[in-house]
Amino acid sequence: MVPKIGIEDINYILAKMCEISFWVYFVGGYIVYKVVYFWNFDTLYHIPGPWWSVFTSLPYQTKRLSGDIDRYSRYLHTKYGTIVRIGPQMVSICKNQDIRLILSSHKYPKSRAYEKSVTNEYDIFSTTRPDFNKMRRMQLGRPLTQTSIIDAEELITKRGIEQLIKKLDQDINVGNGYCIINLLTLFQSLTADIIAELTFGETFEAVKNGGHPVLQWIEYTIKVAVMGMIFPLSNYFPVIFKKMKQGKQKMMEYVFSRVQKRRLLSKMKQKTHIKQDILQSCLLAVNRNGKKLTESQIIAEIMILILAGTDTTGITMTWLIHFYLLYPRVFERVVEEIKREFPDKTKRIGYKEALKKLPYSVATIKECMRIKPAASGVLPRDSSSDGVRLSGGYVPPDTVIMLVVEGGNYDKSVWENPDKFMPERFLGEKGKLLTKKLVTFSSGVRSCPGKNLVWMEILTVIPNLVRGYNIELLSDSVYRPDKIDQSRQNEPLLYKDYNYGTRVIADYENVCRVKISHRK
Ligand code: HEM
Repeated sequence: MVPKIGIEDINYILAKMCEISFWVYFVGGYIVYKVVYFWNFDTLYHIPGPWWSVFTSLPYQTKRLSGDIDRYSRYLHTKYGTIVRIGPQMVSICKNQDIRLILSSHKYPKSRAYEKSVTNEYDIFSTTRPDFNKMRRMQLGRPLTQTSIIDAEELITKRGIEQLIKKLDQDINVGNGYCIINLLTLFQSLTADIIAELTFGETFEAVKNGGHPVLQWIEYTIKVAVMGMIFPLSNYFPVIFKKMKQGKQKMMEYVFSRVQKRRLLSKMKQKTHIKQDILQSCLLAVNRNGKKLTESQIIAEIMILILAGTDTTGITMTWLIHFYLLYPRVFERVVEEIKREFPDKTKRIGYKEALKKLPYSVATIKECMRIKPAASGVLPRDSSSDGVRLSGGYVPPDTVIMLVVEGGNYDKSVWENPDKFMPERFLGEKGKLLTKKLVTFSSGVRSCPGKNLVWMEILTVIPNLVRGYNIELLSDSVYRPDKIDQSRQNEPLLYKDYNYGTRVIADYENVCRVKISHRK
């Protein structure tokens, strides 16, 4: 029997056909529009890139969301050259010289995606406005200058290496001669304790207690900020990245409570108990309009300093020890240099002496920062209303330029055999340290103001740690000197990592564990 077709069925079929034709016309029309636009008006038509980049940057942004942007950028630049189109108004660049040119002046500001990316305020890091940034760098930069950091060495040592030694000695005693520790947790605890001391004059006691919830809040806050930059819609829907947003909320509440506590102390006129720390600098700072910073501006700035100052340095120290354990000859040379220059174990090695007497060790730190820059991924900038002429070609006005940090540190025109871990590249004649063109801390006008603190922390921790303790791989360690990575020219296989603003080490709970005992 032939089924009967009623008027409703005909209406339904007609409606469906209309709907399909609408989409066919819509998509077809869009493609025709794009093709016509591409041939006639597209300012980036001359820049090579994947086909989809004419229409969208979605595949690129998806790679950023997945944390895989370093590997993906490397693939794109190997395939298409030093400037690659990655979206209708977006390019990626990887040449050291080009990256430093863009970073050198306020002419090429941070792209709009940065704005209010961490809290709902403009702050030193997320502002795109040069005048505001200069003002904040003046107000907050003072406690981070070389002189201030050298003045704070005693405090940094007390909260840093001294706590670390206490903790290791205790654990080694309990463990009958050795202990197993997680390097990343230990170093992040240490940097968190130091930044808390410099910021509020307090400590999280994270080293002593083997961690603190703040470490998780920091990780979540950085991740959710980066996700919001890549995928701004996520900021309007509380359910998206809910767990991370909760971590950020806790972080903000914590900072708020510290600011309140300090205000209370000031009101109670207990001025003698108030330290001249970073929080105090924020409370005393005055904006251009002559007014003090609002509560939310202060919270925003303190949040930035804690976020920027904890993960990055902890991650760098973890990678450094990872390199030492994978390159035993380098490690032997480091230990030999430290023991030779500082034989008296009862005297703590200080920052200035370490910098002066340990050129090889310093070179290993620089090489670690080159290969694995802790604030990783890409730095988005605007090409300005004039556009910019780069060594690889011209980038037209109003284009977002993604600067690949790793690209700048691996550029073959600056670094010979970039995949190889070769600390010697930072040593000149008679072992003198060379200044080279690292972009690990960015460079130019928006470069990292925390650099002095980073070097103070690393140079007071690593030489003392390495002189006093044996650090060994566990017998079941996944990463070993003889486990080779063919994609790195047969160099040892390194930790797998992801980029979410900072370089997150995959499976760090397991892979960062090492055995520590006293060095005889
Ligand atoms: C190894 C450790 C560190 C690395 C590799 C690092 C790297 C960087 C990089 C690449 C930038 C530029 C980011 C961008 O343009 O998007 C930056 C900015 C910044 N860093 Fe660091 N950083 C480190 C540690 C610190 C520390 C310890 C602090 C402070 C306590 C700090 C405070 C800042 C601030 C406030 C900015 C924003 C500056 C501005 O935009 O004017 N950083 N850092």
